[in-house]
Amino acid sequence: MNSARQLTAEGIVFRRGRRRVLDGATLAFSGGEIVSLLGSNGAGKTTLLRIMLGLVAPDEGSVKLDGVPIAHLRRRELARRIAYVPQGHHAPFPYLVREVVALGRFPTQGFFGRTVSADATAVEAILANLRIAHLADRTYTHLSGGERQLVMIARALAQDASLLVMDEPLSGLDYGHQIELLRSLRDLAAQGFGILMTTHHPDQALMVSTRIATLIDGRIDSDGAPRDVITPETIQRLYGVTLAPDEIHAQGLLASVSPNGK
Ligand SMILES: Nc1ncnc2c1ncn2[C@@H]1O[C@H](COP(=O)(O)OP(=O)(O)OP(=O)(O)O)[C@@H](O)[C@H]1O
Repeated sequence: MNSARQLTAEGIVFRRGRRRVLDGATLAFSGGEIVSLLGSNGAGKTTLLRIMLGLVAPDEGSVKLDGVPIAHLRRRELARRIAYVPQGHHAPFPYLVREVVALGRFPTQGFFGRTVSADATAVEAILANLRIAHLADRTYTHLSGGERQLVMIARALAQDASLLVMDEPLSGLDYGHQIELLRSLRDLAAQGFGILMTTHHPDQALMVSTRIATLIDGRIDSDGAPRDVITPETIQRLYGVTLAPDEIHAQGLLASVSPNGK
């Protein structure tokens, strides 16, 4: 694993026409952390992730990797340090799963490349780490959406990057696979990986995150300990819905409600 420790976005402004999609957003994450970014549809979560990955240039603000502006880093250098799991990936060719994951090894190869067997060993280890070794010889395009999601995470890990940026990694997964993936993310954070992910599920963010940030009106509205951030008030601010007490309970959010019954 490469040793990048912290990715920081500061004062990010991103305009589209006359609209400020992002209006001074500041967000950071480090190795060992799982930071969940919550926001309503169209709030600008994907845009902020893509800016933090250097895929889109902000109109204002800066993104730094361990204090170095990412604009100063080569794309390959960046790919060795930060891996991206985008939303819904469609492979154009029917590669085997082990081949798709091996594609992630590309940024780690030196001028003469590394041996094929070293890469094969690394791929096997990553598949085992994510408990999907049984998919290795399946055709990627024949997998379910959830299985593909896990393969995309494996490909990101194959980059050897220590910071992982994931856009709605839980979407399309059934409940069992969601829980398994959340556990895998926790294992990865315990191994020192830093994870920034977007999600539309405050309950899942609460289950796995070390920190939760909310994006409202182009800014980070709150950023802190999960149980401090996920409150009925935050849900109201984020999504414009007021949860009834039994709904709060059903969502597993009860622990975040203060004793005075707020
Ligand atoms: N390249 C672009 N051109 C025009 N508008 C854009 C562009 N990129 C993003 N936007 C707009 O910026 C806003 C934020 O989009 P973004 O995909 O970042 O939101 P999101 O929070 O990830 O949404 P969702 O939860 O629905 O995936 C949207 O209104 C979108 O239409």
